[in-house]
Amino acid sequence: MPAEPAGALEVSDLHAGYGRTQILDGVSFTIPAGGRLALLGRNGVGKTTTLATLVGQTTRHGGSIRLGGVELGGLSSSARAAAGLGYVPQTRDIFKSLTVEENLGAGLKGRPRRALEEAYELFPRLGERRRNGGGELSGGEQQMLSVARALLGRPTALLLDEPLEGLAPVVCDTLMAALSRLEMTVLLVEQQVDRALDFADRVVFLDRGRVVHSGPAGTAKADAALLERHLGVALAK
Ligand SMILES: Nc1ncnc2c1ncn2[C@@H]1O[C@H](COP(=O)(O)OP(=O)(O)OP(=O)(O)O)[C@@H](O)[C@H]1O
Repeated sequence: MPAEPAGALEVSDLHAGYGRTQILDGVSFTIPAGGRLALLGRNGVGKTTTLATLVGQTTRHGGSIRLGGVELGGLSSSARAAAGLGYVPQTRDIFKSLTVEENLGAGLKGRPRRALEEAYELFPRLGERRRNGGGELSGGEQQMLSVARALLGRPTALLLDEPLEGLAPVVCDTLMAALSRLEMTVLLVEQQVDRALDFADRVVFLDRGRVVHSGPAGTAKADAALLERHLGVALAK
């Protein structure tokens, strides 16, 4: 039996990239079960590659990925999902030709159809649009659908890649409020640094495929010099 609680995510000395090209150069971080980590950094430093590596969509050259004490590194993407890893990619991979309800059905993974109500409780807007095609949804609704579908698989850890991209501020508020109600481990990549740091309890900054800082999110948010150094931005006060 694994000694770690379900949802504890331990990433250790991860080296990975695309084919022979190495992008991640020894990335390590730990998220305790139920913890929330923001993974931040400038464009192109390897944030998306980190998430893609955790779900098995890149070439891993070395290092380990443990979820609830179980090593995922050698498993297929679908086996990692079955082990509890949920993933909402930047591309919002919904089926545009299927209805909202059909899209959600694809996330049930054998659970009874009544479980769909969980999605409609989290995002009432999806309930109102359950008969609409995925391609008819606004950007915000598509993102809600993508998140809701991942959650229906009952992951113990959820990986979110820039969920707020392209969304109006009021839609960002709705989505972040829903995410804040989740009780699971969350790894969040997000360009809206202030929102990410408000959501997370800890933060890791990446630069050129390496972890260059990790610490409490609240401390980072108050440290303008740190943010400037690792992101090249100063948060508006
Ligand atoms: N499919 C791919 N094949 C080869 N190289 C890739 C591929 N995807 C990304 N890269 C390269 O990997 C590096 C890291 O990219 P990645 O998308 O992980 O960065 P990121 O930190 O998520 O950036 P952004 O904030 O712009 O999304 C970049 O140099 C990028 O060009």
